[in-house]
Amino acid sequence: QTVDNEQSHSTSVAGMVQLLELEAKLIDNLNNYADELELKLKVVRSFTKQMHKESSKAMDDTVQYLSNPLNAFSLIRRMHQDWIHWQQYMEQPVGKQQVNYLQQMREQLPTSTDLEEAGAALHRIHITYDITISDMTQGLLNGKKYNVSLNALDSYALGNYHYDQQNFGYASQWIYQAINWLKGPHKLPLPLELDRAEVFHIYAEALIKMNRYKDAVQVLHTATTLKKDNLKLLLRKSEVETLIRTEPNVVPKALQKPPVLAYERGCRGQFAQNSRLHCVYNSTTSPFLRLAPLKMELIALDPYMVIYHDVISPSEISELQSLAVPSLKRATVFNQKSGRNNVVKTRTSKVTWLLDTLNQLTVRLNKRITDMTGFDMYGSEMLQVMNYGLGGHYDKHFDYFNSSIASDLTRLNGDRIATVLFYLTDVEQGGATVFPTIEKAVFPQKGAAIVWYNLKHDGNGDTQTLHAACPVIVGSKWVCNKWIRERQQLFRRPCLSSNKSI
Ligand SMILES: O=C(O)CCC(=O)C(=O)O
Ligand SMILES: [Fe+2]
Repeated sequence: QTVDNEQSHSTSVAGMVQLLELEAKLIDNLNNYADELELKLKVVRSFTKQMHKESSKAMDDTVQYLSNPLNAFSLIRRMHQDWIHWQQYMEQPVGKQQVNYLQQMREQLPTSTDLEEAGAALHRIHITYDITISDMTQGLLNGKKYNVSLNALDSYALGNYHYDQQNFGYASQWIYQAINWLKGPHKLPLPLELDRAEVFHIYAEALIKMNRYKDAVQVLHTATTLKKDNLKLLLRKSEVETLIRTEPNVVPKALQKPPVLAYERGCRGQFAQNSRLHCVYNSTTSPFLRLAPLKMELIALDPYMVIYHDVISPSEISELQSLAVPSLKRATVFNQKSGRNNVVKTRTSKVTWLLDTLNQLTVRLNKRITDMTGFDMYGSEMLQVMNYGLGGHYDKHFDYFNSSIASDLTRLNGDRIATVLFYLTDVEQGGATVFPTIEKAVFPQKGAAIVWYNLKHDGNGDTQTLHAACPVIVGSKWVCNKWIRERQQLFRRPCLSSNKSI
């Protein structure tokens, strides 16, 4: 459970920029530490070099050296005074300041919750797009090769994440990747080194959970050669050998692959393509459009859904982003049971709300939404600007509430009759908005917006509007949406039947 003061680092790319900046400072700090070490090293080396010379001169003929009163005096003095100073110098801590700085910055570093969320996000990408773990490790994402790869520490952390989640199949695959990396040419810096026997041990434990006893014995055998005479490992090995004898018919658990969901097919771009036959210039939704028609593409009639192309300009987009960045917060979802907004795993992004009257831009955008939809914005929700992060997504949901427990706003202004979703960015890979029931998927195109009706003519929620934001694979996805409320539209879209009262 994410608590309020958690920063949820991974849930927005814009938010993670701060982490990179902090990392740059930490690298500088460690470099300063190295400078301090170097300084001390220089002081010591120059002295030992000089003394080496003196001492070898003396050793050539010790008696002659000591016969000189100056040498004799100097030796006595040095031996009495100098070595104590050297001891004191050696005892002085190096880089105290840098150590303190690092200590101070620790509270700004990602927490174990952040790491868990990041692990869950990578897993979401793996499952939704069916990318193999080995491809992921090598930076091959959805058929595209990136110049990035995961090292043993990354893979091992993911293995441990899945182990904690009791997903032993995935745990074993990730730890296998870590072991593979360790066999290769790269090395980890000394303080980060992994205890190899321990890595093999956890790998074996994951295999045991998968009933792969024979494989586990081999892995444990390797572990015992790495840590000789380790009782724990030897004991575990003999326990598994006993298991093989006592349970000879145990079948290894297969890695189960659940059936592919409609939602996943949509995310992968496997729904039938929308035919481009339905592109028109809309000049009728509002009087304004007669002067400035918008490029409109029909996606579906039931529920009614259209895309407008080039409906928000690049400069408007960058202004929206600048307005949003300072106040982005982890997005929440309204809980119909408790009547409260909660942080949930099913919606990972950061969001901010912009008052309709904030500035000229927000006023203009709200007018434009009226032009696009014919709806009156009075009583609707504020513009919402969102940025997704690592594997950022919004699981299947309806935008309408349709529930007995309603927020004050819903009681006053009615349900969400329509949604307008502006795409402020392209997304390099992933991040589509999918409607699995009607098998429609819309991939983000910078400057476009989709509009759909959430409610049927009788005012009840249309279950066909079920939709989701697919996990982003590569990119920083920005959207801006407007949830339009029902009450003010009384004369613009009258209810056809009166079985729902608002
Ligand atoms: O970001 C998307 O593609 C969809 C967002 C969405 O469904 C929502 O915010 O309600
Ligand atoms: Fe939605």
